Amino acid sequence: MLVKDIYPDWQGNSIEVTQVTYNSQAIIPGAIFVALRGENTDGHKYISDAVSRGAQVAIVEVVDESLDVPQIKVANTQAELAVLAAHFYQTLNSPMQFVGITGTDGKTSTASIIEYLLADQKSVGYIGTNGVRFADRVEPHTLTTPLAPELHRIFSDMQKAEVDVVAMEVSSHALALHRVDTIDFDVAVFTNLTHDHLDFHGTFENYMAAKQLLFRGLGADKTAIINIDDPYAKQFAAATKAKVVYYGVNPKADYWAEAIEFDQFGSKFQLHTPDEAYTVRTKLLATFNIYNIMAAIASGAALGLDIEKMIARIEMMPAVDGRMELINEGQPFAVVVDFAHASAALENVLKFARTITANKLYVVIGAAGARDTIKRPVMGNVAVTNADVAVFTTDDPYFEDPDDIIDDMVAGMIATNYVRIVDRAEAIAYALDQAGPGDCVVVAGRGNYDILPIKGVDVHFNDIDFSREFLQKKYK
Ligand SMILES: CC(=O)N[C@H]1[C@@H](OP(=O)(O)OP(=O)(O)OC[C@H]2O[C@@H](n3ccc(=O)[nH]c3=O)[C@H](O)[C@@H]2O)O[C@H](CO)[C@@H](O)[C@@H]1O[C@H](C)C(=O)N[C@@H](C)C(=O)N[C@H](CCC(=O)O)C(=O)O
Ligand SMILES: Nc1ncnc2c1ncn2[C@@H]1O[C@H](COP(=O)(O)OP(=O)(O)OP(=O)(O)O)[C@@H](O)[C@H]1O
Repeated sequence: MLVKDIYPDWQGNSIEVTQVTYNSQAIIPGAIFVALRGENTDGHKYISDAVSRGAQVAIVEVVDESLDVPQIKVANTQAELAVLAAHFYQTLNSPMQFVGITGTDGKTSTASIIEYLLADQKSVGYIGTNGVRFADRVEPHTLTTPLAPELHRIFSDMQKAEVDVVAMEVSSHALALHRVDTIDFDVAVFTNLTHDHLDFHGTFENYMAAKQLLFRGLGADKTAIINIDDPYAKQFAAATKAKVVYYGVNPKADYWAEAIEFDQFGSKFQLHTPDEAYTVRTKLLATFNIYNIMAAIASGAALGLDIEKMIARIEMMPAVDGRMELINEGQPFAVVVDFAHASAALENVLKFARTITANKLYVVIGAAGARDTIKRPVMGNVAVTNADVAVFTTDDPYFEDPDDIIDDMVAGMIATNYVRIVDRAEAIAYALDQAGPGDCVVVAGRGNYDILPIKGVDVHFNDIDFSREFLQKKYK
C-alpha cells in the first residue's frame, strides 16, 4: 500500500507503507502515524517525533503549521485509524463473517459459547477478554477489543488461516473510540445493560449510546439478536434497521426458555425456537448462561447453521475460562470462581449460588482501583446482602492502597457479616478453610486473570490455581 493509494491528493513522495500506528515510539521507517487524542496526552504532540523516527506522514485533526513535516488533515483520527488499518491489512470486504457481542455482562461467555457451538460446522475465531483463538492458535492480549491496527492484523491472520466466522466481544470503549468502525458485522448480540464504565463514558446515556453504535451500524440484511428481558431491549431494537431476533424467558421472544431446572452441575431447559422446541442440557451454571446459550444458538441460526447440532454440542461444553468455573478437589462444599466484578453481575452470581447452598454462602470479593469509585459501596452492599459471610479483599488496586478501596466498599455499612483480609491469597484461604459441608464459596472478580497489579508491580496470582492448590492440600 502507498500513501497515495488512500490519499490521491497526496503531494509528497510515496514509498510502500510499512505500518499504521498511533504510537510514535513504535515507528518503523515508512509508517503512517495517526495522531490520537488520549486521556493523558495528545498524539499531535508527537508528530515531529514520529517523522524523525521515519514516519512518511502524520494523519492529524489539526495541522501544525509550525512543523515542517508532512501532515494530512482528517475529521476524526480515531475513525481514520480504523480505515487505514483495514486498508493496510487488506481486511476491507473480508470473506469472513463477523458476530459482535456487546453488553455489560456476558460478552466473553457468549462469544466463547458461539465459538464452541459453531466449531463442528465452521472454522471459528474468537477475539475478546480471554485473548485470540483460531485454527489451534492462542494469543494473549490485554484489551477486550484491541485497537484497530492490532484488530486488523488479527483479522488478516485469521483470513490467511481460512477462518469462516469471527465471534468477537465489542466493548463500549471500542465503539466510542471507532475501533470497530470498518467491520461489516453480520450478527450483533446485545446481552444486557447495567451501570459500568461511567468513569469513561460520563453518563449512563452515553454508555448506552456507545453500545447502540454496534446496532446502528448493521445493514438491513443483517441480524440483531437482543435480550428481550433487558429493560433497554426496545431502545436497542429501535436503533437498528437489521432484522431483530429476540431471546429470553418471555414467550414473545423468537428463542425462549422455560422449564428451567438447575443444580450445581448444570441446567436443563426447554428451548423454543421459531420452528421447534428442544430439550437442552448444559454443564454451564446459572440462569444467565441459559441466556448466553440462547444468544449463541440464535447467532448460529442467523448464520444458517444447524440448530440440532448446536444443541448436541452445548451438552459437552465445559465452563468458559474463569466464568462460573466449579472447582472440585474433593471438598464437601461447592467452590465457584467467577469474573463478576460489577454489582449486577455479582448479585446474579450470588443469587444463583444461594440456590445450590444448603448452609452458608461465602463470597470473596474486592473492587478495582483507579476507576469507577461509586461502584465500590454498591458492590460491598450486594456482597453482605446476598452472602452469609463476605470476605473483602484486594482486586486490581493499581496505584491505590487496597485498604482504602475496602474502606470505600464498607463505607456506611450497617451489616457486620464481613471480614477484611487485604491479602487476596489469605482471603480465599480463609473462606475455603471456614467452609464446611453444604456450604458454597464464591471467589469473584478476577476469573482466570493471572496478574494482580499492585502499586506498579505485576504480582502473579490466579484465583483458580490458588483455590485448587489449597483444596488439594486440605482434602486429598
Ligand atoms: C481509555 C482508553 O481506551 N485509552 C486508550 C488511549 O490511551 P490514553 O488515552 O491513555 O493515551 P495517551 O497516553 O493519552 O496518549 C495519546 C496518544 O499519544 C500517543 N503517544 C504518546 C506518547 C508518545 O511518546 N508518543 C505517542 O505517540 C499514544 O500512543 C496515544 O495514541 O489510547 C491508547 C492508544 O491511543 C490506548 O491504548 C488506550 O487504551 C488503553 C490501553 C486501555 O486500557 N483501554 C481500556 C480502558 C479499554 O479500552 N477497555 C475496553 C473495555 C474493557 C471492559 O469492558 O472491561 C476494552 O475493549 O478492553
Ligand atoms: N448474560 C449475562 N447476564 C448477566 N451476567 C452475566 C451474563 N453472563 C455472564 N455473567 C456474569 O458476568 C461475569 C462476566 O461475564 P463475561 O466475562 O462473560 O462478561 P463480559 O461482558 O465479557 O465482562 P467484561 O466486559 O468485564 O470482560 C460472569 O462471570 C458472570 O458472573
